Amino acid sequence: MLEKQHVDFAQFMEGVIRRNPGELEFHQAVHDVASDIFEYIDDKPAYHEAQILRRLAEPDRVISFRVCWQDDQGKVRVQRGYRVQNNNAIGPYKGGLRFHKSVNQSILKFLAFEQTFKNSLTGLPMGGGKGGSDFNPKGKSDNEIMRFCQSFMTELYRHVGEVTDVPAGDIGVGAKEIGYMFGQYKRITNRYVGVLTGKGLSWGGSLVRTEATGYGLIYFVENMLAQRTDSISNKTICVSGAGNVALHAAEKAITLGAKVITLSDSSGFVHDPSGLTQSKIDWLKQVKTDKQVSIAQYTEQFSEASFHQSEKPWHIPCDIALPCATQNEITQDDAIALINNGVEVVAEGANMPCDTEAVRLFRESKIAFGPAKAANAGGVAVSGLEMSQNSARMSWDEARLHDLLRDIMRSIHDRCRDYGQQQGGYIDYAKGANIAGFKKVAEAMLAFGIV
Ligand SMILES: NC(=O)C1=CN([C@@H]2O[C@H](COP(=O)(O)OP(=O)(O)OC[C@H]3O[C@@H](n4cnc5c(N)ncnc54)[C@H](OP(=O)(O)O)[C@@H]3O)[C@@H](O)[C@H]2O)C=CC1
Ligand SMILES: O=C(O)CCC(=O)C(=O)O
Repeated sequence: MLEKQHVDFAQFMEGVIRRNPGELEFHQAVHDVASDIFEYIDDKPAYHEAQILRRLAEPDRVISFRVCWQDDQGKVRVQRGYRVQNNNAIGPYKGGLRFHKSVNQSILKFLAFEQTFKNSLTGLPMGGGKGGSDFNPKGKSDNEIMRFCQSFMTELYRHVGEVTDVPAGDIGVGAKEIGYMFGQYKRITNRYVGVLTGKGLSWGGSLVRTEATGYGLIYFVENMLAQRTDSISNKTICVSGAGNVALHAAEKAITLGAKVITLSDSSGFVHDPSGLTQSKIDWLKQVKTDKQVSIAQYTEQFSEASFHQSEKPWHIPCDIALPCATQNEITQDDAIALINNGVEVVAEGANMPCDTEAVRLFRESKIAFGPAKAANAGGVAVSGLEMSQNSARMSWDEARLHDLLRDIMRSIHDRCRDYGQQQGGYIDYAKGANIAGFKKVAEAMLAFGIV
């Protein structure tokens, strides 16, 4: 039986690689989910007959388009825009837009695929999608960013809608960019609807959305630790990234009594052995809104810290590691360093920040490992709540939204635990998340027949 499974999985992956040549990130994401799902569906022939996994690994639609805009010197610039609509079996496509020079079809296909399972785990009715552009916001003026966002939405508007596909932010896309895109959608369509989430509070946004991914990550970690009759208080934490997810994760962690000693960006990392404080985080929130500023400036402001150019923080000893920057930032060597230094918990704030080898090492070493699709689902969960508020034409108060976020993260944790329970007591959260996320989407797909 094991041999049969192995052959089936290998054949499946050969097909994925053949049909999506060169899309390494997409191969990786499909591999990491399918390796758990093949085992789960081995005794469920209906899933095999209906080719559910094959269908999930073939996006419903990949839309790619030209985005022309004019820079401040009057020069015409040409970018490529995308929206990958992976699966809408359980609700409208939902997922962020990334503006970064590294964006390509493979990265957006992996993100849209992952988003499908993540959104399912939230328990809310949202399908999976992702989009973006190779537009690099660094060094661009506000006017240039506005012109780019307007041009991007001038094509995207025909593919999205409040019951069709609801994008939001991701790397390089925050409230400012969402504002420019929402304004352009409204201007073209003359409709005032919740077509985007992460909106400003005065024009349909939700309280707690800005903080939700980072705070949700810490709630997930708290649940993992409680499962081991432990708590986050007095833990030493290494965080990577210095953007929305990283800074809010650091903020919530220190509020709960942990010590956060690193942050990073694309220039390197800072090590602050005395630990971050709220005022240091507030300073960072201020300066990092300027996309040009390097994290190196932290050491000019706070002399107890050191800057390590072009390095990652993973060889600094810590109890908890929270990668919150980008994909594949923890490799095999980084994982070995973390394990040798006694890390207890690794939880992914970014999407797929640990590569396949690193995840394998964490699971083999019985490290509590929180996969992105579960651990960082708080952001999209509050986006789902923003959609509900927009539909009801209401705004909920902060306390209610914080409670809902905490409840959703606990419920995600518990489902991952239940499906990930291993002999000997280890909880394989990655496996649990893959199975629990898959099950709901697969049941809906089976109900719809062959479509
Ligand atoms: N925002 C959200 O609600 C959610 C985000 N995520 C994921 O979290 C991660 C971070 O997103 P978010 O905080 O929103 O993005 P931001 O744009 O706010 O911040 C991104 C941070 O990561 C750093 N970074 C980006 N690319 C690289 C790279 N190639 N190498 C090193 N550092 C890099 C940036 O450095 P620099 O400033 O130098 O560019 C910056 O510090 C992404 O993986 C995203 O998909 C997941 C769920 C929801
Ligand atoms: O809030 C959203 O819809 C986007 C969240 C997102 O892109 C993600 O979870 O990776």
